Amino acid sequence: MIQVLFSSLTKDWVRWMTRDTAASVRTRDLLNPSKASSAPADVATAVLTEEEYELFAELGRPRRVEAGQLLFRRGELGTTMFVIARGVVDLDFGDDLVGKRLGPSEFFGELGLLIGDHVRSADAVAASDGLLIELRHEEFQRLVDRDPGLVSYFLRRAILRVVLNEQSLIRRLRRRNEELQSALDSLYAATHQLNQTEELIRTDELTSLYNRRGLTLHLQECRQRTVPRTMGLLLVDCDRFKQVNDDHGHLIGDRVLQGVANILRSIAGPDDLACRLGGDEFCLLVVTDQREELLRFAEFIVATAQGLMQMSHGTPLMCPLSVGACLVDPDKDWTDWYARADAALYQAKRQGGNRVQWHDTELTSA
Ligand SMILES: Nc1nc2c(ncn2[C@@H]2O[C@H](COP(=O)(O)OP(=O)(O)OP(=O)(O)O)[C@@H](O)[C@H]2O)c(=O)[nH]1
Repeated sequence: MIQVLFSSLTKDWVRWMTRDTAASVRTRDLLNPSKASSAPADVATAVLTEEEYELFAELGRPRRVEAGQLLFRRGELGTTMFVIARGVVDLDFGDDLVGKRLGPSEFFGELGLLIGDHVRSADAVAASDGLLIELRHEEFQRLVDRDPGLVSYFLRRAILRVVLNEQSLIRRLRRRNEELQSALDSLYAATHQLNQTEELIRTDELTSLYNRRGLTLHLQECRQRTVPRTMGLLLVDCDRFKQVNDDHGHLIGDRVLQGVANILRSIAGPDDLACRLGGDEFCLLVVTDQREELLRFAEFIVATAQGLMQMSHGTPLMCPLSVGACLVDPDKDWTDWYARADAALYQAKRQGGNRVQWHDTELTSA
């Protein structure tokens, strides 16, 4: 419809720009706007020129409004536009979009009139008592008949204003998009940092195995699983490790501890957990219900340590290891598991170390 109007009206455009408007009917005395302007209107604003105002006021329907009165709601279909003669009207576009306050000679709702059954994009509420000029299709048709040049100019501005509003909305959305993207990036970075921090809290600094806190958290997570898994525990302790420190210094001692960690890491499956409990004491929790499998793991640890010791020339790469081994009862807690493995480890040490001891019930009751 706008295009049809344009094609029929553009001829009148230039004529209108130079015409004499003295013949316009002066209903302005009745409606008395304070802002109507005879200067060429700024396309970005919704202010009518003086000539437009006079014609709209003559052909439109005056409508009194009271402060707080709702003129239309966002989402409603509208077919009329309004010009403010007196008072102010607030437009609320919802969400966090900036609202607008319009005053005398400003118009709103024009898309309802021009497109017909257009969905209102804002709530329009009278912010004060006032007087509006309402234009429906019939009145607008009369406007076109009366002064097509003026209507053409008005339409051109109305369309430009819609385009400008749309462009500014696109710019705002782009900005918002960028803000959201950067907020998302910060969130990713914070999450990454948090994960790293959590990882650090769980990790032993020297060996990068789990530390005691990591073990506790792991056990808590295991308990939250609906189906508890049968596990075996290997408690691993260096034999005469103090001697390594005393004879070769603390740094060499550190390297030996890292070597023990590497052995445990090399045999731990994805569901197993290798941990440095503290000092020269380690453990390996293995998901298994097979004593033989657990014993194979334990023997491998001891044998690998022996192999590394034989490869050492002068500076030790490793020291002998003792291992206490047991299957653990998923219904009991860490203290019980540790007590059983520790009893076995104690026996291994008593027998001279460098060996594996399986936990027998008598060991704990003894
Ligand atoms: N290099 C080094 N030494 C540590 C570290 N943590 C603890 N130690 C030392 O490890 C040694 C452990 O000594 P003990 O508990 O007597 O153990 P051990 O000498 O292996 O004696 P047994 O277990 O009875 O064979 C102590 O001398 C601690 O100072 C560490 O992070 N690095």
